[in-house]
Order: sequence, then C-alpha cells, then structure tokens
Amino acid sequence: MVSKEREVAIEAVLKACKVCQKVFNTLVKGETVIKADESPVTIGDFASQAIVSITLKKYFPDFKLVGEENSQALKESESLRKRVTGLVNSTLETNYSEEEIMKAIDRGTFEGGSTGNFWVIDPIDGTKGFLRGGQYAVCLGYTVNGEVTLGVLGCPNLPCNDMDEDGPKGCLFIGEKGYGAFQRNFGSEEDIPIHVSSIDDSAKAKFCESFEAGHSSHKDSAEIAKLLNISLPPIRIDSQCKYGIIARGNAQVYLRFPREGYIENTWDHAAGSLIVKEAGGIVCDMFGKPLDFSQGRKLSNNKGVIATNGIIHSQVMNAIKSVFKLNNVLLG
Ligand SMILES: Nc1ncnc2c1ncn2[C@@H]1O[C@H](COP(=O)(O)OS(=O)(=O)O)[C@@H](OP(=O)(O)O)[C@H]1O
Ligand SMILES: [Mg+2]
Ligand SMILES: [Mg+2]
Ligand SMILES: [Mg+2]
Repeated sequence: MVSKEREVAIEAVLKACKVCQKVFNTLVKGETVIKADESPVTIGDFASQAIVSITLKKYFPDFKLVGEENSQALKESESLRKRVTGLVNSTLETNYSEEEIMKAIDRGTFEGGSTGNFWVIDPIDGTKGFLRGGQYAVCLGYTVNGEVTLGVLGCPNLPCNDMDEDGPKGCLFIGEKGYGAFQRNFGSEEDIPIHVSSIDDSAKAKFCESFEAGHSSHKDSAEIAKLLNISLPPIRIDSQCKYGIIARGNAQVYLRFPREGYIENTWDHAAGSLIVKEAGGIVCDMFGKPLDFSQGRKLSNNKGVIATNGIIHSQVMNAIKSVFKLNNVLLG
C-alpha cells in the first residue's frame, strides 16, 4: 500500500531538487549568508524549504514542520527576498507574495517532540557540498509519535549506478516503515527495491564519512577502520547521500564522530536513517543507542551516528569501543 504522505513527499522533494539545480547554475556572489554557527545558507536552501512547505500545505493544510531554515535573513535583505520569491514562483508556476514565501519557510519553526505527526525538512543537507558542486541532498522525513515512519532523500548529484561518475546522476531514495527501501532515478517513475550489502567480512568493507573533518573525526574513523582490517580508502561525501549509499550497498559502514559537545539535528538524520533501516541495515549512535527522534529539534539523547549493513554491526561497535577506550574516552 502506498500512503498519500509518500506520494506527496516525493512530489515535494523532486520540486525542491529542481530549484536547487536551478540555483546552482545561476548562483552569484552575495546569495550565500553565513549563519550564527558559521555554516553557510544559500537562496537555494530558502527556496527549497519554501517549496516543500507549500507542497505539504496543498495536501495537508494542518501540517507541522520541523525545518532547518527560517526567514530571518530574508527579512533583512530585499534582494535575497526577491530572488527566493522569484525562484519559488518560477519553479511552481505560482504567484506567491514575498510575505507568503516567508510564512511558508517559517512553518518550519515547529519544535517537534514525542507526540502527534510532523514533517522534518533539511532543504539542502550538505550546503558546503552543494556550493562545491559535490554531493548534497534534500531530506524530508515524517514522524509519528516520535518515530520516523517515512523518509525521502533527493540527491541531484549522486550517480544512479553504484558510484559511477561517468553514468547518469540524480536519484531519490524512499523508505517507508514496514514497506522497504527504494531508489527512483530522476526522470523515471520506477521504484527499484534496494538492499544493504551482504558483505560479512569487515576486511572487504568500505566505509563512508563526512567530507568535512570538522563534522566528523577522520582520525578516529581511520583507527577504527584499521582495527577492522578495512584497506579501501573512505568514501568522503557531504550530506545524507551517505545513508543512501549504505542503503543500496555501495558501502557497508557510515561513521560519524562529531566534536565534543555537538548535538545532531533531527533533520540531518531523520530520512536517511529510516531508509537504511528499511534496506536491512542498522543505525545507532556511537554508544549503540537507537537514534531518538522524540526529543525535539535535536537528537539530545544521542552522540555521533553509526550505520552499517547489519551483518558486520557488532564487529564495528566492538572496534569503536576499543578505539575510544584506547583514547581514554568514556563510553556510556
Ligand atoms: N560541527 C559539526 N559537527 C557535525 N555536524 C555538523 C557540524 N556543523 C554542521 N553540521 C551538520 O552537518 C551537515 C552536513 O552533513 P555532513 O557533515 O554529513 O556532510 S559534510 O561534512 O558536509 O561532508 C550540515 O547540514 P547542512 O547545514 O544542512 O549542510 C550540518 O547540519
Ligand atoms: Mg545548514
Ligand atoms: Mg544538514
Ligand atoms: Mg541544510
């Protein structure tokens, strides 16, 4: 059975991907703003969040949305406001006012929590990757009583076939609780079932991690890979595309060890973690605890993220334990 939420999420993410691709080809200096946490946000992030919000409202007028972005920077800049409004209207073939666009973006201020139904949007995950022409993803999750039940990732720059850079690019990953995980290539309507890799020997495994060492310690992951006898170099890509490549079996392990004190945002993990689980994998934090999406806008009960193909999960967790013990870090 295909839920209405799933079809709407696919429509929203595809339209948002379209605007991101449009922005990448026309982005000029001054259309990127640096936020208080020093991360970048572009007119693409704002336009993408507005498009997802408007699309959700069309089908679910009372929807609630936890979104990464808000309209503050647009309130302060007429040129950004005009540009985002123009992008949304040209993509959706609509005629919304600047105020309506900002209101749509600000639907994303919902605080989340453990009850009721709400959506979770990262309009561009991997904004730095997006700016670099690398990997990024539009990530939309749906949460029921604190649990993610639907996830759609739109990955415009990801190769459709394995990691073949010379072949076609652009695909969606779709996961719905209890119904498995699928890949749909841009321009196609076929949902191809995907499954995690069946590799059971960690020495043959590949792992992936953040492109940015500041987002996840490359040094810790290299030590863990060594203990697991992994000899292949890591796949370093931005965004939740990492969950996508675990889900379809291009890599067996995703390691994420953020700096001390960093708490993950729900929108950085909601959609991707469900897709890996529905593809047969396991997702948890660095202590082995399941990701807890019931705590509001952040994963306050978790630290770091580990995703595996399931088969080698306990080997990976044991390697993590011994490396962090060696480094005198207390594991809870
Ligand atoms: N210090 C720190 N530590 C860990 N994670 C952080 C940190 N700062 C930001 N972020 C979040 O990381 C999101 C980018 O995803 P990745 O880290 O997987 O990709 S990459 O590092 O860009 O390769 C990125 O998502 P976007 O803001 O959507 O790009 C951030 O939410
Ligand atoms: Mg960001
Ligand atoms: Mg993000
Ligand atoms: Mg983002």
